[in-house]
Amino acid sequence: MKKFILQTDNRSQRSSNYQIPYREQLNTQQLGAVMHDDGPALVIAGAGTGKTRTLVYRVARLVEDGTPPESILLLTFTRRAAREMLNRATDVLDNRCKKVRGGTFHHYCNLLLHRYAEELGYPRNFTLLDQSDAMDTIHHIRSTYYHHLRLKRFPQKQTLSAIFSSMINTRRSLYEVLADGYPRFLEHHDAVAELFDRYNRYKRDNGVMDFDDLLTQTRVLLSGNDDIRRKVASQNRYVMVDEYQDTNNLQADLVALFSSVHENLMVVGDDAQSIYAFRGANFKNILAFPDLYDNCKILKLEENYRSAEPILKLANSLMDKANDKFDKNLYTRRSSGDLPGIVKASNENEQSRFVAQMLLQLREQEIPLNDMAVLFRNGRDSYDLEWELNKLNIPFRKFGGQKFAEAAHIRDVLAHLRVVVNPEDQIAWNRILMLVDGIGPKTASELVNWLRLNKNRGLREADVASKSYKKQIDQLSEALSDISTKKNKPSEALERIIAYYTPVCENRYDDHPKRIKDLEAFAGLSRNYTGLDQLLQDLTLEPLDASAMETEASAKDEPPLTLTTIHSAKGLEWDTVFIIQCLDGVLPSGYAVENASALDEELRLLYVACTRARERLFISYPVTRESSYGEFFSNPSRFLEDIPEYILETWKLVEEPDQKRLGE
Ligand SMILES: Nc1ncnc2c1ncn2[C@@H]1O[C@H](COP(=O)(O)OP(=O)(O)OP(=O)(O)O)[C@@H](O)[C@H]1O
Repeated sequence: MKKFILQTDNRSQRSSNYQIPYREQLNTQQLGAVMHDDGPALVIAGAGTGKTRTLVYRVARLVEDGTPPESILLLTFTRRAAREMLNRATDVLDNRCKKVRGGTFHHYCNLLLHRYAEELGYPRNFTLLDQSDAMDTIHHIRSTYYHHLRLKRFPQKQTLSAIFSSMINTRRSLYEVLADGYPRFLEHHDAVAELFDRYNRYKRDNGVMDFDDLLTQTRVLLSGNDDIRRKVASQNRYVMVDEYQDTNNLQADLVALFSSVHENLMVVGDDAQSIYAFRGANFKNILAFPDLYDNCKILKLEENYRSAEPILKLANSLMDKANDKFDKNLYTRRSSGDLPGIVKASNENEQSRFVAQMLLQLREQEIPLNDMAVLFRNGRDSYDLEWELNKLNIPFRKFGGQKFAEAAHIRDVLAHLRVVVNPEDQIAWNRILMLVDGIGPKTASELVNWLRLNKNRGLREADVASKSYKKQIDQLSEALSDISTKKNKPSEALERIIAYYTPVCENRYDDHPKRIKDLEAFAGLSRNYTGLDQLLQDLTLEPLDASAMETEASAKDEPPLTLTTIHSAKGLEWDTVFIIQCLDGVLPSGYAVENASALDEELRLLYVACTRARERLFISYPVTRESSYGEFFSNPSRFLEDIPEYILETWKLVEEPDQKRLGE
């Protein structure tokens, strides 16, 4: 018999002496995913099974095997997640991992579009509209052209923006979106379609894009231009996508385009943790992934390292109730631990007192406040608790409320910077002109128009000599030209604008001292930036949390407790977790109860919340609630209804006898 020896391709030849002892640091399933070589793979990972760890080690392993780090693309749900993963990869291997490209879909698309925008007829320095700017623009078009429809209940700007976003992210027609989610507006179908066209034209004419454009325009760019697609995709030798359960159809298309040359695509996710349907995420993407790629390998991570067994048992029994899911069997080797508790309080304040007092008790047992968290469905669910915590002087940070960059004073200042970066940004011009004393919508719009027609002249040359606001316009144009001509650092540019804006702020807002403090903190944060455009893009793509910012500015106390919406708790873990307001109508939300798939999503939300806890979990609800109509009775979440006592233990709150007598 003759023998023919096949040579192994160098790249796939594994290094036999890795720096990192993968076998010791990973379990068999994790190791399988880390060592997966070429071709598409789906990693179905249960909560707390080390999917982050697996991605970190896979990055390191690819680099150890000689893959150039800059040819690896890691797409994550937040930019912070990418940064943390790459820092960890750097810690386990070395500095080469710093060169791996990581970020969100929006960041990566933004990067590509700034390189290729001209191919699509946009300027390279196009401005990115944040959510509020996009709504202001829609509002402007709505009131200019559709004012006559106001008496016929024409959709408002928030609704219009949600409708447009849903069309784009779920790739459905306007008719389908209206029929499915907004049937009462079907009668306005044609006007809404026309408004959508006008909005798109407006953005194009003004060289601006909103968040959804970043994704759609990238798809247009890559699917319409084969040379560019090939160039971009050949740079991506390995593509990895975290939290794949929260991608939408458009993102699924983009992933395919990004990896279309090498097809080394690994997506990681947990179908049971898909909680972003309201943003167009389609958890069926993850279920359908193996159908899209013939040779797709399916790998599962099922050993949970995070939670004590009783917590996991509760999480599994919640997931048993879901309709659509991959079969997974989450297990842990940690058999001890307290049963999770279900705490019934007579009203919201009793619930808050329970949480606050339990927190203090656990703190006495050496569990630091910052290793505990209170989770809830909506930002407003924690108001009563916040009051109680303040009373007891317990420091906390809250995530999931208003974002820093969405506050009016921050947006005012940002608008000034935006016109420096892109002098054609009419929305920003309009905002800053309206801040000038004596200028109303009509004059602002005339001046914006003048600026558009006289591109080479500038505000200083506008004919305002006889106007009461001339002095302020002079100050404004001086501030703007100082920044554009002196090419200051972003922090200096901000300080210059803050100096101009401070009297405006004092004039407009009663609480100006707090706002000015915010602005100073903002200038401090911007010191890490070297370019204004980068600062603006980052703030638009990943706005800071307002309250996180406040505590950062004033944190001298012990590291604080975390209050967070469940959505913002994604990927995080704490020793002790409290889930409050676990009521029917809140979790599941009242809007979801009529719809089976929306109800499943709410169930997944509760699952995500429970699986954040390592050692202790308390779920609480008040039996009565206050509303503007008075007190009413409420029921615990239906998801907890038939969970047996040996999985979820009932806790009863009893007042201390003395206290009771005092209250009588
Ligand atoms: N092989 C392992 N050995 C020891 N600890 C591990 C291992 N894998 C993961 N862990 C630990 O388990 C915990 C959960 O890991 P990780 O955060 O990576 O999970 P995850 O799957 O990303 O979680 P989730 O999706 O629920 O947010 C972490 O504290 C991590 O250090």
